[in-house]
Amino acid sequence: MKILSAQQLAEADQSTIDKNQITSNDLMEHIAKLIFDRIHQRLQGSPVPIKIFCGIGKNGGDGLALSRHMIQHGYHVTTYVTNYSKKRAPEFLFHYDKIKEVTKDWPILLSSEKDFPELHPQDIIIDAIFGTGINRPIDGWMAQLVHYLNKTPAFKLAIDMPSGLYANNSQDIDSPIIQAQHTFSFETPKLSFFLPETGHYAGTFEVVPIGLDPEYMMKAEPLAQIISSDAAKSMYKPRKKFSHKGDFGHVLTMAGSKGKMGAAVLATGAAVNMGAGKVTAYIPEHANSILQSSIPEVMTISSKSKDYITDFDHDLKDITLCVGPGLSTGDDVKHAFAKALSQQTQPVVIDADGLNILSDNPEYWKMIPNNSILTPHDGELKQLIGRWKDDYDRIEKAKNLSIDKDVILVLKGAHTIIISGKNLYINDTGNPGMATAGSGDVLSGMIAGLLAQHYDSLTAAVFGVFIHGRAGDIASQTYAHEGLKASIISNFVGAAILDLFRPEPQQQPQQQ
Ligand SMILES: NC(=O)C1=CN([C@@H]2O[C@H](COP(=O)(O)OP(=O)(O)OC[C@H]3O[C@@H](n4cnc5c(N)ncnc54)[C@H](O)[C@@H]3O)[C@@H](O)[C@H]2O)[C@@H](O)CC1
Ligand SMILES: [K+]
Repeated sequence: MKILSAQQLAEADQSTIDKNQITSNDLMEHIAKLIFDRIHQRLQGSPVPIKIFCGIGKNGGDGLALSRHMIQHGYHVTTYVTNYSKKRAPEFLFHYDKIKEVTKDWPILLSSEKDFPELHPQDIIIDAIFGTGINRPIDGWMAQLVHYLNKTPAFKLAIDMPSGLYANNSQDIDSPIIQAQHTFSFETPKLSFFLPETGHYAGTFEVVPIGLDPEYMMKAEPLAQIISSDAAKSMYKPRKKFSHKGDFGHVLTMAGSKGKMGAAVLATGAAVNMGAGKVTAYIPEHANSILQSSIPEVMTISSKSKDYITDFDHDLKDITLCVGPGLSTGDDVKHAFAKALSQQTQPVVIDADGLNILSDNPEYWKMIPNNSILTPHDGELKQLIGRWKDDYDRIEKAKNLSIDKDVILVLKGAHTIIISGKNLYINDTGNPGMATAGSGDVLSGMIAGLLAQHYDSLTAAVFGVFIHGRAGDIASQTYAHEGLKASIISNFVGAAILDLFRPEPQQQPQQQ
């Protein structure tokens, strides 16, 4: 699914209006009905007090049209208008006027703090103050209103966006922003919903398809794409009946050091679980029995040194290298790392200490084959690209690195972002239980397993990240977030692949 900018969404609105020969008011009416249906389906006519706060732009128009539908269906609605300027949008005025068709109670105008209504924990607050039109921080008494609404424990539902949040631009995150529990986002989610500094403001969010011009949507160059289950399914390569292990490649994991042999076990095991035909672990000598007894499917070769990988003298032809988990960063290790890389001509996966070595020795960059995949967490990323100002700056800097070095970056996080040049892919699988030691080692082994099976680099990164998250989601249904650990995520890779082909659950019929 594409993520578009606020400006593109406004263009898509206009294109929809033009092509369908409807008015902006008609489109708003259509959207309000869609939103009403979703709320009505949940509330089923409950007499709960509903307080709708409307701005004076089009987001406010959405709020007013929704308010009218709710009043018409007997809900206990009070409508407030934030009367902070005379510049009211025509759509706002149209729907403001229409409210009188269903009630004698004119919306209550708020013009200062003394007008703020009393709120109760059992209220439902609907935020239709600002949407994608926000272009500066909310200030004055409107800022006090946002703080006032945020203070109440009442459930807050945002229309299109939580007011104050920018859809896709840098902003001062100390400025007032509604903290919603749930957001109905029109047509696509917004980029800010997926970023660590701002994502929480939207709460859980639900994309409401509002029927925007399909031609515009198809042609629009997205800011980013969410990896959907359908997209992941289309990436999967089914196996042919007469295939043999040679068809599925050979991964060499170069990983582990004293006290961190587990990282080697996890990355290596994940390459096996992801389906690589053969997997060899290149490890410190002392890790040999650990690897052999933990994963019988794996072959091992050991470094001359007992506790560290300090040398490299192997032929890497037709082998996919996954280097870094638990490797450590000493001088000898670093030379072994460089020697392995210097032999490689096909894409490699570099993680953890491999990335640390690379940041400390930028001269190694020239040895990295094009389309290699780097999987940094934020600490490792900071060493690679320097400090960032905010989430958008982080993405820009990472894009520049990806373009400059011709590599794919996997920025790990709650929503892992895969960056390939200027293209962004955002993952929507996974859960906080996966924030656990070794989870990243598993991911790098999985991606190497896919590369070995001839997935191209971008697909290996995108599909690997999706399956990793889905494996964690399925496993968490048995182990809870707390009980999830890296080896369990790895063991659920097969379940995550099967899940791609599970029939979609039947939609519940909509209540009228
Ligand atoms: N026909 C259309 O164009 C449609 C618009 N839609 C709605 O329209 C919204 C966007 O509407 P608008 O562009 O009118 O913008 P908003 O309703 O988000 O904001 C209203 C206006 O407030 C002003 N403003 C921005 N920041 C401010 C601040 N900090 N303090 C005070 N004033 C500020 C701006 O001039 C802005 O145009 C979407 O989020 C969506 O809810 C949807 O109904 C879809 C159809
Ligand atoms: K809003």
